[in-house]
Amino acid sequence: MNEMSPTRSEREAKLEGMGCSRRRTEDARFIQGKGNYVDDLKLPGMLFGDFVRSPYAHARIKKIDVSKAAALPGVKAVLTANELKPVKLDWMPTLAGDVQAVLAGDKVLFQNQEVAFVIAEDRYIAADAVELVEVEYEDLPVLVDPFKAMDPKAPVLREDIKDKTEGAHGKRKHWNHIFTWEIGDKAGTDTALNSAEVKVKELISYQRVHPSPLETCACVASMDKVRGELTVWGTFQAPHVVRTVAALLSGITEQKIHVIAPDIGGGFGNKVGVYPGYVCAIVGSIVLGQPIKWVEDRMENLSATAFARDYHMTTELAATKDGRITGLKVHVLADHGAFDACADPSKWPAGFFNIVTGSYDIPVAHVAVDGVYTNKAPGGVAYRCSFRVTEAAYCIERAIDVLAKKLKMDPAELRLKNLIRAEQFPYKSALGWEYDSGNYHAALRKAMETVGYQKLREEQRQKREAFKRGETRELMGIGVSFFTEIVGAGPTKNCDILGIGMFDSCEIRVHPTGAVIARLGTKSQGQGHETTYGQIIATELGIPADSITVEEGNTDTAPYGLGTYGSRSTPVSGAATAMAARKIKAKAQKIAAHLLEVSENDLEWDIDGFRVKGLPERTKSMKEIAWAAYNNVPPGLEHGLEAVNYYDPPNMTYPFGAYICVCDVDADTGFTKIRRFYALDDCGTRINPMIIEGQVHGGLTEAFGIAMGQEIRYDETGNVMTASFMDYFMPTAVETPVWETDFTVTPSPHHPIGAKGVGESPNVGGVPAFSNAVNDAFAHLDIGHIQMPHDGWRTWMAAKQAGLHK
Ligand code: PCD
Ligand SMILES: [Cu+]
Repeated sequence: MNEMSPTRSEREAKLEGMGCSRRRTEDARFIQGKGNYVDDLKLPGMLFGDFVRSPYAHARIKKIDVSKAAALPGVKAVLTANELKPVKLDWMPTLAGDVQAVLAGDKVLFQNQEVAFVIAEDRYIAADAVELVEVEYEDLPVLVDPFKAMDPKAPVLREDIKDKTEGAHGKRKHWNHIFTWEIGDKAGTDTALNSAEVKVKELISYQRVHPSPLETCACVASMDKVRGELTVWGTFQAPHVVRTVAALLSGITEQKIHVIAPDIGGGFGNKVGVYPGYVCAIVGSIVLGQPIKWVEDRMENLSATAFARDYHMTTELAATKDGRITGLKVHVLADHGAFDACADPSKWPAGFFNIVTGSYDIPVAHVAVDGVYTNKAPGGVAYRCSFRVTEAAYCIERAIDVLAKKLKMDPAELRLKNLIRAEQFPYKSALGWEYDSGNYHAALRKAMETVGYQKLREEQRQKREAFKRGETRELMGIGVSFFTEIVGAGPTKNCDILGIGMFDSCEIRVHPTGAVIARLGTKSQGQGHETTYGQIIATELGIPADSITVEEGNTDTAPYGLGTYGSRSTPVSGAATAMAARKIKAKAQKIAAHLLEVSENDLEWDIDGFRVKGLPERTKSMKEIAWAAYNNVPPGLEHGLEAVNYYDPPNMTYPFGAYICVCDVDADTGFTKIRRFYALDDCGTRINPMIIEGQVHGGLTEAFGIAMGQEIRYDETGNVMTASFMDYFMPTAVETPVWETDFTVTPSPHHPIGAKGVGESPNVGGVPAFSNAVNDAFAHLDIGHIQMPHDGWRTWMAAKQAGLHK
């Protein structure tokens, strides 16, 4: 080698592969305002759709008069359920096996439900026309409290299914009951509870919240009547699924439907489902033969498209006197709103809630979930938490603290005592999951050491003394949370959406010059996929990430995939990417052997090409091999260098983390100041440390929002009280604490590159850390569990209940 040739580490650095904090390639357009979002799309002759929505939460529709609206100049059509009926689109199937009214026909079931769709030349005319539609309602008794849903006298909400005793997930017990989902050993758990030395029982509620991404939901539907083809641009986290649903509903053959998800301004689960706006825009375009745009406003987004949580978890833990947990029992009352439109894999009506044994070695457990209808918006999405995982983590992490208080044990100590030990992995949980890998004790100990846990406890003790002496009005709280996430849905043997297995895909083409285009079935909404998938390919193929273009979201070009949510992109498509790259590499090895005139087995991989074993100067770089793939392949081998992989993961991945939050509560105002927040995450092999840090910052900020103030609240007549950012807490840079991040690395043994997901972890682990901190501030006082969100008012009430106000 001459002295000018790059060293091995220079060659490696040039790739910007896995482990590199490579700058996000997509940001070049985002920070210049050159992103291309749905609302940027302008087509010739494009019309605008807008909804007439119900002011009532529960009412019979007596009459709809659209004549004045239709007569307004510029209005092209007004759709009601009557117009949708002949094409059988007044109702649509939901992801959860229920049906949902596209436009309300006989009655409305939640405030702001879609009643009519006005199509006009511009959005101002459409908005004016909405005001001119006259709807006569007769109000009905409203059901808001899920605990009253199954009362014998509760109003019948879903008249369309009131006599059905079977739902999509088994027997129904009541006209407002959706399903019961049960798992675990009931008798064994009851025995553990009955014979326990110590028991705790608490109703732990996780309030209804909303993902509220910066960009609301939107679409443009364009029917080309001549070619018989439909194109739909939309804010879709799962574009292929949208195309399949559109084909099934419209009868247009699937290849004639083009679904395109352009840049998306945040999804957070809100953009997984199918909404009436999409259906109405598509129908309108088919009828009028013109493109139709529909864009939600903020109030519509907060009050009508998918909410998250609304889980009410009655939780019991059994333990020995010295703090060994011997059993866990949870009953969940799940408020699903007016239609069961939960976004979960088909066979999992309560998502992966059975991860509720958390990070602990609990010998026996039982979970039962009852889903009920209420007069609230439908939905139930994984707002940054896989499927019901954040609810499960909140449930067990709060319960552990409740138990610690009863045992008078330190909550971190109690966790260390019960965490699954490193040598127990792969670990089979009492509720059926096989955790792939973990080193929990190392993570929690590192967290405790880094924050100086013992010192903080000592400071807290002193501060409590000082409070008693009247020297301070602040209560200090320390919140510990240790979470295990379950992400990467999922093995097709038990995970599907509408019958389509939850594999995912990647197609890679290496061009003659060694440049690459890769296409995937997932869809970034801000996560940085264009950057990170390129890094996986760079390392696998020895091609600089800068020569790799990553494309997602166009169903015409991307291989079929189930989309991005549940932190599944890395566990599933990330694996598909590595596997597709390895197919290419195997072919490249044959070509290299041909070029070097040696046997394939005489070659070994070296950063960016193959070299002959024992003769390191005889090499062929991937760039040279790529060129040869198009003009000099060994006899019998096809030309070209490309591969596709559809990856069916053998198991989920189980990222985990240890979070510690320190707060100071002002007893007189109820205001809680987050003094410190430390987050240690383990997501296995790290692809891009900077992006991971960004993901953790974002997820913690959302967790902060949820724990400290967010709630979609209804009054007793079903009015949404929090349908704008005036009322729904949206943390800005002003309120958001400073985050300290850290990590350990425990690779997933079954994933080709050992990576686990991370995007959701900070929300899953963050919420209980905040909530435990606020509760911990009052732990020395005799008040029970304080419900979220911990806004000033609730916290002030807690202080009052504790007798701290004079
Ligand atoms: N180990 C590892 C892992 C991971 N990573 C990175 O990180 C990220 C993420 O990832 P993941 O975890 O796999 O995830 P994904 O699938 O991609 O995504 C999803 C998520 O993501 C998160 N994040 C975010 N970000 C943003 N910006 N935006 C948004 O929207 C969002 N969302 C959220 C959510 S909610 Mo769901 O939907 O609820 O279910 S789910 C979710 C990407 O980029 C990747 O590559 C790395 O690096 N490494
Ligand atoms: Cu969830």
